This record gives sequence, structure tokens and C-alpha cells, in this order.
Amino acid sequence: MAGPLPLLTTEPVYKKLQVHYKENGEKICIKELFDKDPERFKKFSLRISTPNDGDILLDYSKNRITPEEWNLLLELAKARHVGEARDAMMSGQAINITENRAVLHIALRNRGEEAILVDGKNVMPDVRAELTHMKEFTNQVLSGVWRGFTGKQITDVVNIGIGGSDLGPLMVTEALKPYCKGLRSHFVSNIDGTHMAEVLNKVNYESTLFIIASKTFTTQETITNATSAKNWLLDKTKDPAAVAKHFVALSTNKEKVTEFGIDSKNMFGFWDWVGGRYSLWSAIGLSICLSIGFENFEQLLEGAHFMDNHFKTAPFEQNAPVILAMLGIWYSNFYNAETHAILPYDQYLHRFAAYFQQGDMESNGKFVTKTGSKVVDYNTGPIIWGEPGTNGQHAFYQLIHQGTRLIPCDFIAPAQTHNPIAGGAHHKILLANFLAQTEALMSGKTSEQAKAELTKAGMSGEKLEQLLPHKVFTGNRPTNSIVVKKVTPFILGALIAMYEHKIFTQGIIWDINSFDQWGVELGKQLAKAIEPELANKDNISSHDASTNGLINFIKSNWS
Ligand SMILES: O=P(O)(O)OC[C@H]1O[C@H](O)[C@@H](O)[C@@H](O)[C@@H]1O
Repeated sequence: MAGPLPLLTTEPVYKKLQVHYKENGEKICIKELFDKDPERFKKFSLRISTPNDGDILLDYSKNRITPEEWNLLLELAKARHVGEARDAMMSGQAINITENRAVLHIALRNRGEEAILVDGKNVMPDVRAELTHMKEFTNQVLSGVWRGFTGKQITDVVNIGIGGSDLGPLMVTEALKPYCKGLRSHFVSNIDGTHMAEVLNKVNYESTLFIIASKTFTTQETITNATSAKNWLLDKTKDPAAVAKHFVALSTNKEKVTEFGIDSKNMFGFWDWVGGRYSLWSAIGLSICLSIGFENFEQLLEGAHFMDNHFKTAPFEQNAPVILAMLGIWYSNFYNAETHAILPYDQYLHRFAAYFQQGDMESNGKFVTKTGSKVVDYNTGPIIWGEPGTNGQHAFYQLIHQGTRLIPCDFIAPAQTHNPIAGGAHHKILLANFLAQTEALMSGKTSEQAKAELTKAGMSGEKLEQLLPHKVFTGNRPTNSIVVKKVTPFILGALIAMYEHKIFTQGIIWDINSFDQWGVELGKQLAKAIEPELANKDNISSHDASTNGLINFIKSNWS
């Protein structure tokens, strides 16, 4: 790619999209598009066939796009050189420019033979060696060869980490519970002592393995929590030798791991080219391996690798990450949608949206372009949120259906459940609700329809007229539906990678660096300054009046 990208809003095709939006945007009626074109579902949906886990269906036909806008959006992806940027990432170039690092989570799940070079060195032998280390350790723990200090078999695993060293393993462990081999998994992230205390109450020191997960091994929350766990163990065993049997570390920082007191042979490494929020595929996935077994973890990697290949080779009009990305651009940058909801109709995926809050918002929550200028006339990353269906339906869907904001939603549903209880009745109801929601969001209910219903129910006159406007649904609310056969490790890996590459593509369009996270630093710095001020009860006056007032109020409540 020759030189830096021009400002997004000066791209000729972006300008064309602006004209289209101005002339058409508010007039596009999804339902009418279906009426006009019986082939619309066929044209605006994509089936990706996996080798053994069925097809992934992405139905994006219920969106406010006509073929004209869609072609322009795909043209925009080309104009922004998404293909070249993708190839630069996948070939190990230092695309994380503010940290001068490659971005190679794809190497962690590369199942092919090809070399991937960073500064001229093939990283694949190291990746494979670490996977072998993880496999051996997992098998030792699961088979009972690895035992606690007093000879008991391990029954509980506590992952201590935060952000990318917590959310991924937690989300995947929950999502793949049906594949659990029997160990109980716990996750401690919050510095709030309650989180650690509650877990320690549940486990037995003789059969508990602590995994200290931290890329940097300097994160205050994690090191404080790990130290408390270590002291708890030492308090019970009265023997420092116990640490070697109950603590392992996942990190890029050998020196700090050793300093903490964990033997380097109990350390699983990774590299600075693995971003925290893209690290579940690395040693950070050890708690996943211990939960579902190494073979299933490999299936997760296989699924992600499959999606990497899809992203790499499929033309943009059939490329799931690019399609999702460009739809998001349409809503964020033209309709000014502020948020994007991820709504999995699968209880096991209950942390999926939370995981992508970090994945998306830490990646694309940036206001400075790669060349350092301020983004002034377009929005970057949206606010990501969501809860599993049908819980969300009974909580916040009211606003999605009848609120004043436009909220594009992704619905994710498996055709088959892992738990077909009551003869499969639950799953049929769940699926009926998923299908009904996307239909309702698109179709809405006109005043005439609502009136007919009220009349049928025996209502008339002033009462009917009063109630009528409240019963109207404007509809035309856009949704994507992502349907899979079943949430297997392979499919989950593919879905996660699909969203990762969507985020990547949007970052390229917006010309921001999706791979740093300076925004988390300022709060950390200021907390360090406040900490000593909480050492005693003295009145504080070194901050603004509000911060002083808050500190002094807290202190006055210490007795
Ligand atoms: O794994 P670590 O180094 O403990 O970092 C944990 C988290 O810290 C910060 O909040 C950010 O840098 C996140 O991206 C990261 O995931």
C-alpha cells in the first residue's frame, strides 16, 4: 500500500455513500426490499461450509441496504485497501505502529505448514513447542499424574487474570461446558477482595491449581490477587515447596514470573506479538485446555484457522468478517448508530458479548488516526453490549423495538442444543423466539394492524385512540442472524475469529490502530497516586474538589 490512507470522509466512494444516505437512507424499508425482490435472502446471505461441523449461515438480508449501497460499501473496503492490510497483518508486519509490534494471533492457530516470519524469524516452531508443553501439562493434570503437594488429585482450577487474561478463557470455558472433562473452573479478576475470598471459600488447597495469567506480569490486580492466593496456600501448608505444585504462570515476562516465586519450568510463554484481547489462543488458553481437554482446544484453534483462511481467501462479497464490518460502517458512520448489540440465543454463550466488549471497544475505541491526526468528522468503534436471549427480551428489547435509537443487532443461534430436555421443547421455544424477534424488528406493527387487534379485543372509542400509538412498532430495525448447527469447539473458534476480523476490517476503514490500548493507562497512573493517600485518615486537598470530597468522605466512614 502506497503511503498513508486519505481521510475517510474524503474518499470519493465515501462521498457517494453520503449522497446515497442523504437521498435514500431514511426511506429504505427492509420489508419493501423483500417484497420487491424474492431473491433477497439468497443474495444477502452466506453459507460457509465447515469440514465436519456443518454450515455457518450468515443472513444479512434484514438490513437497510439496497444492492447499490451494498456495492458502494464493498467498494469502500477496496478503496481502503483492506485486502493489503489483512495480508500485512498475516505476514507478520509490525502493524501495531505505536508499539512497533506484529499482530499475529493467526500464527497461534496456524495449523498449516507455512512459516510465519517476525523480523525474519519463523515463529511457528516456538508456537508448536508451547502447544506441546500445554498438551503435556493438561494430560498430566487430567490423568491425575500431576498432583497437589499432599498427593491429592487436582479438582479445581483457579485462573487469576484480568482483561484479555480473563475474559477469553472465561467466555470459552463457559461456552464449551458440555465438553468439560470434570475439573471445576474458577476465575478471579477483580481486585475487590470479595472475588478472591468467595473462590477460596469454595476450594480445597490440597486439590487446587492456581493459574496466574498475565501477559506483562505487572498488572496490579492480578499480582495482588496472586499474592493473596499464594499466602493462603502457604498459610495452610506452611511449606514454600507447595507453590511449585499449585501455581503455574502464563506470561511473556519470565523475569517477573521467577521474581514472584514460580519456577520457570511451570511457566507457559507467549510473545509480544499476541495482544491481550487476542490471546486466548496462546498459553492464556491453558485454563480452557484444563476444562475441555487439549484435543477440544485444538478443535477451537482449527475453527479459528478455518475462519482465518476464509477471511484471507473469500472475495469481499462472500467474506463474513468483511460483510459484518461494512454493515457496521453503514450504521455507525451514516445512520450514526452509537451501539451494536450481540444477542446469543444460547445460554452457554452468556459471556460472548462481554468478551467482545473488550475485543471491540479496546481495539476500536480510538480518536486518533494512525498518522496521529484527530478523527473529527466520523465515528469509530461502537459501544458493544448484549445478553443472551430470551433474558434480554424481558429486559431491554423494549428499547430496541420502540426506542428512539437505531440499534443494529447480531442474533446468534445454534440449530441444535446440547441439552434437549423435555423432548427438545425448550430449544424449539428458544428458536421460535429468536426467529420472531428478527421478524418483529423488521416488520413492526402498523397503526392499522394495531387498531384491528384492539378492535378485535373489544376496544373502541377514546380508549382505543389513547392506547393505539403505544401499540405501534415502526419496525425497519436491522439485524444479522448467524446460525450454526451446534456450538462445538470448532464452531466457537470460527465465530470468535470472524468477529476478530470484523474488528480488524473496521479499524482499517477508520484508519486507527486497533492493537494498542493506551486508554487504559491514565486511570492506572492516577490510582497509583491516590493509593498512598488512602494510607491514613488525613484530610486530602491535592485533587479537584470532587475527588478530594470523595476521598475525604470515604475516610470519614472508616470508623
Ligand atoms: O495480561 P496482562 O498483562 O495482565 O493485562 C491485562 C489487561 O491489562 C490492561 O487492561 C490492558 O492492557 C488489557 O488489554 C489487558 O488484557
